[in-house]
Amino acid sequence: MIEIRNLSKKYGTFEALKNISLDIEKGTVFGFVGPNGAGKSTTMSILATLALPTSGTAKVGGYEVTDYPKEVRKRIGYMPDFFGVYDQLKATEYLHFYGASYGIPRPDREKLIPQLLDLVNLSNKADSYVDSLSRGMKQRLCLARCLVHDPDVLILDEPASGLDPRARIEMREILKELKLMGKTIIISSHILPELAEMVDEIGVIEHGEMIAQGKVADIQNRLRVKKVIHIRTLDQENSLAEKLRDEPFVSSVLSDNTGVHVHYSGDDAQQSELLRQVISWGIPVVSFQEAQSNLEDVFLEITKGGPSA
Ligand SMILES: Nc1ncnc2c1ncn2[C@@H]1O[C@H](COP(=O)(O)OP(=O)(O)OP(=O)(O)O)[C@@H](O)[C@H]1O
Repeated sequence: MIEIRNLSKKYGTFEALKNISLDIEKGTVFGFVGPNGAGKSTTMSILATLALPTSGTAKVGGYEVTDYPKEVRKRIGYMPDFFGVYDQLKATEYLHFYGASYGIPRPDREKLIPQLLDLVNLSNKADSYVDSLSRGMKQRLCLARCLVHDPDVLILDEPASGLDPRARIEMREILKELKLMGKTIIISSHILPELAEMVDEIGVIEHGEMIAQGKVADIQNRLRVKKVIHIRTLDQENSLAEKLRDEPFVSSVLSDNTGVHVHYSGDDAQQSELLRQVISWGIPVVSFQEAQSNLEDVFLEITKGGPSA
């Protein structure tokens, strides 16, 4: 659905994007992550046909963004990181305005707008003025605005920025629904855990370069980001910790009153072998569990740190 090849963008002599390539399949939720100034917004605005690349190509649904901008616009809903809302309008009027801009006839809009407001949990604000809405509500209204023409692709630039935890959860739930509807979603953030639960794949960009791309688990494996395995036993933590230190792929072992924490770089097959080994030592295992994968660890491992120039 999205195909980017050797895309570069210069602002004067400054290279904001350096030869990036990227493929996103239909129905994928793709998390675009990188520190401030890495080039996420630049990439997204090129995809949204609002900025021109210096070289390279970007296609949405098979249409090249510079050659067929109108075709691309029909297929995308774009939510920029800074958006203006028209303060003098009520939520419903705001959506009518955008719906009319896309040429949707009024009778169709009358049916569509209540459905959109329902989707973004704003039905009770239909007649409220836009400027009376909270930041989270405005963000959700903007998302509804992106959906008026039922686009296949959603390009969302930091949709959860500045939201409190509850508002973020609401945004996340809406995105899950959109994924179920078959939308292809590209969503940026510099806060990785924010994306953890909703993305299928990530691309990590730093200083205008794509430095890692793929399924979160694959990237973790490829970069050999160590897992932490937590093991509880019937009071044999100390002897277990002692034995584990000599096992392959174990880099460190900590033991405390909650159990044994093993920093481990083996793959799944090797991990299952480790469990078999522990049981063969006659240690009564109560639980053997991988600590939840942490996108933050991946991010710190692959970016060198610090904001881009
Ligand atoms: N119109 C412009 N003129 C000159 N430089 C620009 C322009 N727009 C962006 N840049 C520069 O290009 C680089 C990439 O910016 P971009 O906004 O794409 O980053 P980003 O990853 O979206 O960052 P953030 O998370 O802070 O939004 C930055 O160094 C920025 O200062």
